[in-house]
Amino acid sequence: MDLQSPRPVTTVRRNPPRKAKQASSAGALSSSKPSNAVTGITPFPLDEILEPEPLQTYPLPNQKLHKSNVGVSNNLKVFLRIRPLMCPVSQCSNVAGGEARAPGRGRVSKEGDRKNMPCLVVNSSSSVTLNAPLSSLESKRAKNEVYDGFSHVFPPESIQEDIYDKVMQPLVMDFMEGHSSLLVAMGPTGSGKTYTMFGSPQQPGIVPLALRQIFKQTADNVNIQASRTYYLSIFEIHSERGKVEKIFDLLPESMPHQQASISSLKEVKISSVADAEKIVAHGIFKRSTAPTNANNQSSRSQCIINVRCIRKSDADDHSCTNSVLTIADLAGAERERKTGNQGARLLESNFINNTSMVFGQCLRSLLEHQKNPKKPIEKHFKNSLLTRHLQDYMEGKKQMTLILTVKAAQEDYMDTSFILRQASPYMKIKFYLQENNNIPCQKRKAALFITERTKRRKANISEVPVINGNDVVMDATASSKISVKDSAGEDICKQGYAEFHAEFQKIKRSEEVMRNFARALLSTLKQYKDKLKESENEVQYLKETLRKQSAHAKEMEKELNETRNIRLCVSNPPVEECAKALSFNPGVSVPPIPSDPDHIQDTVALGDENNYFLSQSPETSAKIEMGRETKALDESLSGAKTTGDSDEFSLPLHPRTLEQVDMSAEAFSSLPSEENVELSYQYSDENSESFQKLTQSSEQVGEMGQVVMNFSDVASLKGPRSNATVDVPANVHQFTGKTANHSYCFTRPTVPLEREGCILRLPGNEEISIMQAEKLQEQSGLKIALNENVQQNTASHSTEALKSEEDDPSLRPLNSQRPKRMLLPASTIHFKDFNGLFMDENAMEVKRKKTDSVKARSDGSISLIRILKSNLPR
Ligand SMILES: Nc1ncnc2c1ncn2[C@@H]1O[C@H](COP(=O)(O)OP(=O)(O)OP(=O)(O)O)[C@@H](O)[C@H]1O
Repeated sequence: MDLQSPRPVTTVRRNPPRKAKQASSAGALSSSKPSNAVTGITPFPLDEILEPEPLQTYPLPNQKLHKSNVGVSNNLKVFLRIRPLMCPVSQCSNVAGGEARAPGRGRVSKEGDRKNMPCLVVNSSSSVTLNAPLSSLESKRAKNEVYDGFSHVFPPESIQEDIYDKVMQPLVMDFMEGHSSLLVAMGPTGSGKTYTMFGSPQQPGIVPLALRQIFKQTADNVNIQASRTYYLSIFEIHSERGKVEKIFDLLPESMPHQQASISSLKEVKISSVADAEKIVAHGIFKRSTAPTNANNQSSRSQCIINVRCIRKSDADDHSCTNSVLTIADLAGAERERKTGNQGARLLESNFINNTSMVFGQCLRSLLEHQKNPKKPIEKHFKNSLLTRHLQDYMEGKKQMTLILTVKAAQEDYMDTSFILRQASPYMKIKFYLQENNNIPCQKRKAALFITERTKRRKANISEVPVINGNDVVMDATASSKISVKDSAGEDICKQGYAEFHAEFQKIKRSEEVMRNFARALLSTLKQYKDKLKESENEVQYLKETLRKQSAHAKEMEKELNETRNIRLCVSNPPVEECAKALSFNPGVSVPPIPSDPDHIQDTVALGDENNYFLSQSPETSAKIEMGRETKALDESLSGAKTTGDSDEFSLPLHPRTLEQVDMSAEAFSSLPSEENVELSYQYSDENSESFQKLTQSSEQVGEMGQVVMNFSDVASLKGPRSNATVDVPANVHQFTGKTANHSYCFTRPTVPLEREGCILRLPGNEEISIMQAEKLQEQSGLKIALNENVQQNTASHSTEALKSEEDDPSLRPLNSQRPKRMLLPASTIHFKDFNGLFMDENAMEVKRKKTDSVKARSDGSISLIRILKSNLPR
């Protein structure tokens, strides 16, 4: 295959650079708030609640904190160092920030050199591209991958000082400030972990360079020199033949062990760089190594170096702080095929890989826990001595840095890919740097101290720490009592104080969160309560309005029903009424009444043809009976007025008579019984010329013909309403009444009269139909008036009407319920004003001559004429 041919570009991006977040989680919450959120209520301040003022750290009396890191959450730093290739091609490989050199270029021409072709290309100081071998690409078993987000990528040309400056120096600074830190070198076997950590005499690695800086800083400052003591421990965790793993101390046996921090681990005090380097060199020498196919001097154990600094307080000789700088050189992951290990070496290989796996599991669990705090951190650290020793780091309590070492040759593609894939997610792990002065042995002492203090507290010893504002102040007397100095000069009391202080800060923060939450909840609830009140008031108002509306609607409905009843009565009058009316009213027909109920009250049209007799008698002075009280209407009627044509409207004119209207029913029933009723009614009368006030015109005789009626208020009575019965003249058409709170209107049903079939019985027992009378009147041009002796044959008409009603259902009233009004018998109509039939004979003669086609008179009409003639005044 042609090496020059371009590779297929299939690149997978891992850990792409993070983009700035547009909005915080709280912002996202608020933006996704429901659309039906109540207006006027502020969104719940989740961000404020969850992010109270940043956790404050309270420096110990003599402790200066590294302000740049303390209290700030830092991502786990992951550095990548690419070991140079041994072949000359490595000399030509790209450098940081430079262009990736196309594989196959340069002096590679032989098939044997292909394995040394670089598979890793540096894109930038934080990104690399891992190119899969051509065979894998072609078979689509692998893709080119871009790994991004490294704290720094060290190209093959990088020297030890570069690594130290970027990787180790910040940790050393933190260490000198009193913070514990861990640096772990990870990578496949032979990738240069040990070289990076320890280097060579010519190229010293991170450990010697760190020791030099520590002692240099100490030597430069007299105060530091006087107050600090350094201890060094170096040991390896090894598993012989893959069995139980053990800790082997790598300190020189000749040196006196100063302190046993944990069982089987010893420390030696170091006071100079030379001492320290000698111990480290001895440890490296003692470390178990073995040649493999991948590395001539392959490490077979995990090597750990601890440098501990004890710093005495400036103010108090008995107090001190601890910080530990830990450097771990892990044994490289090995693949059996590559190392060619067998037997014991293979078992060691399994142990090494297992430890690397547990280490990875711990970090993954930590990462998952940080992504989802509900997910607990798995206790993977218990599965190996290494992770158990580094438990605080595995749980994210202390600061840690990783340096990955890889080989960039094609043949190392699998190892490189494995370590990059494994370690690249670790970049997302966060560490929250806190004051850190407790190593495991101190913890135990602090625990002892706390137990002891609890016992003493139970014994009522006044040593309870006093919470003063944001700080914790120990009772001075109590402090002096419990200040116990251990053999190494550590002040256990101070350690306990630090422990307690850290706990106190935690509790304080959660308390602050809860307080914020309660405050926000209260405020939101108040807002909702106000809104609820407003809504309730609104509902109340609407209910009230609805109630009024429904009452009004009921009233309207009642009025409508009444109006309908009236209409029905008009269209289907009771037979008795017809009969009664016919007995005195021979020529009235009722015109249709407008369907609009409003109109019914105001206007009723009267047909042009309506001819009727008008009678007016003294009895038309109506009486209004209200309970026991009876009042003559005459007084009230005296105020009646005629308004001429201005308010004119037409009404069917009925003979004036007394009618009783039961006021307790109908329109008055809805009135409060005890309420005073001011009653007034309207009446109608004939044309203005003949109209007289009722009280004054009792002797007047109305004229026949079309009448334009006027109305006005004629009565106004006040009194309690109780079984009110009103006797009113028949021409009173409408009652209106009002009380303090109500007004009402009662319209009298009009009485339809029919002409057909009505027979008038004349004096001398002669009968004449209305039609005949009309015709006679029309032909003769005489005005006809009936006197009171005129009787009618109502029986026959009533029988006929009843029969017709039975036969024809349409004639029956639609509402079976009759209106509660009582008409007096027709006999009460006063015909005494009708003195007889007046016939103008001359006019009749003229008329007879003019109309040749006049029909022959019937016997009835002849006899009527005879009677009339006999009655003519002499
Ligand atoms: N950056 C480098 N420059 C020059 N030589 C290096 C570099 N890195 C590693 N080497 C050399 O590579 C060889 C293997 O390195 P080293 O022993 O440090 O690998 P390792 O990762 O520790 O392997 P193991 O895990 O098997 O112990 C050593 O001879 C070392 O000198």
